[in-house]
Amino acid sequence: METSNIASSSSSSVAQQESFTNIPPTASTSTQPSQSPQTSTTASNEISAKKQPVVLLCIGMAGSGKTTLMQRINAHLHSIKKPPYVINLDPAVTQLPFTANIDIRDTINYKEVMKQYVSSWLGPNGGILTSLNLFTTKFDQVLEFVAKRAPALNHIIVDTPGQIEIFTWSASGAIITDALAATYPCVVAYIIDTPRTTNPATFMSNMLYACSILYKTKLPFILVFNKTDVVSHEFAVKWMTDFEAFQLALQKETSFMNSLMHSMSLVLDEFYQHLRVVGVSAMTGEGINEFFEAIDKAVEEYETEYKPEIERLIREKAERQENEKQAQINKLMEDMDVSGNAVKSQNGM
Ligand SMILES: Nc1nc2c(ncn2[C@@H]2O[C@H](COP(=O)(O)OP(=O)(O)OP(=O)(O)O)[C@@H](O)[C@H]2O)c(=O)[nH]1
Repeated sequence: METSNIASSSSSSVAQQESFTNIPPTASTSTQPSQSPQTSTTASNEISAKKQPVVLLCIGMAGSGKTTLMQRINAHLHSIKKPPYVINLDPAVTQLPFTANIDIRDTINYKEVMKQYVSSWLGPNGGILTSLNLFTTKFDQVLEFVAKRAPALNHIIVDTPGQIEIFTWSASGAIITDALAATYPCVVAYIIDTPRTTNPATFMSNMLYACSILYKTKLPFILVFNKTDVVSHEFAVKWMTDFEAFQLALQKETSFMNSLMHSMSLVLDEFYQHLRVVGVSAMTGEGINEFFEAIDKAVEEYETEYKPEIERLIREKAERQENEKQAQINKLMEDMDVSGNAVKSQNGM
């Protein structure tokens, strides 16, 4: 496996790249990570009381503008002298317009992974997923790098693979998300290609997807309508706040799916209550201040609502592990006792 140091030539700002143990594609017999990195250390099992940087997970369909928005966020934070820590988790991206502190491509060559796992018949998506799985096996190292830098940081921004399901529906995605959220306030920015969402059916499909990610990640969520320089996101805000307006738009559709869409829109009405919505143009920078205001509010929400729940889950998990450990010790003691008695009786004692 190659260890390439792919630094972007067009970077507007230079971040210090971390280098860590190479991960060969044959690093593990199973490429499916099974345990969250934070479960192996007790230190990160508690969410630190001191102020931590915000982790912003940029998730969205291919082409929605994740990378361009990352570049915009990066440039904005540099301009206010608060450079972020940048993590790229997309092994297949060909060019990044910014330099990442941690770049999955520095340790994993996904084309090489596809070749080496040829017996598994990996296609491009299988290659990306396997690359992410391999990277996740070393995510504890990433956490260590981040922890060292954390005191001087305000934001950690994370770009995810274009094939959205590879991050949102994989064990690796869940492990990475949980590991970060266990230590830092974590916010999901779900990026939507606004011009491609003006059709009510497409809009609703996108909202249903967002809904599934919200319930999967259980993290504060911002709906980011991108590309507002092409189409304003006002229609979306209207549809989300005015049920009748969306119903009216749906009526114009003459699909046999209308009644299903009508029922689904009722469900989504509840989901909209849990969201923050912003319109941005990653291209022009329009709406970027509102975006950062939404992040601040999402962090407050994380502190008051999400953090106690995450801490409760961590405590429960620790208790469960402790109970299991105790049960194993008890079982061992019993076995030793039984064999001890057995040995004694054999010796006529
Ligand atoms: N007009 C306009 N175009 C944009 C904007 N943001 C991104 N784009 C364009 O949309 C296309 C996709 O942008 P990317 O940033 O590569 O999108 P992505 O979500 O990272 O794409 P994947 O890596 O394939 O998932 C590019 O041609 C961008 O120039 C925007 O705010 N306005």
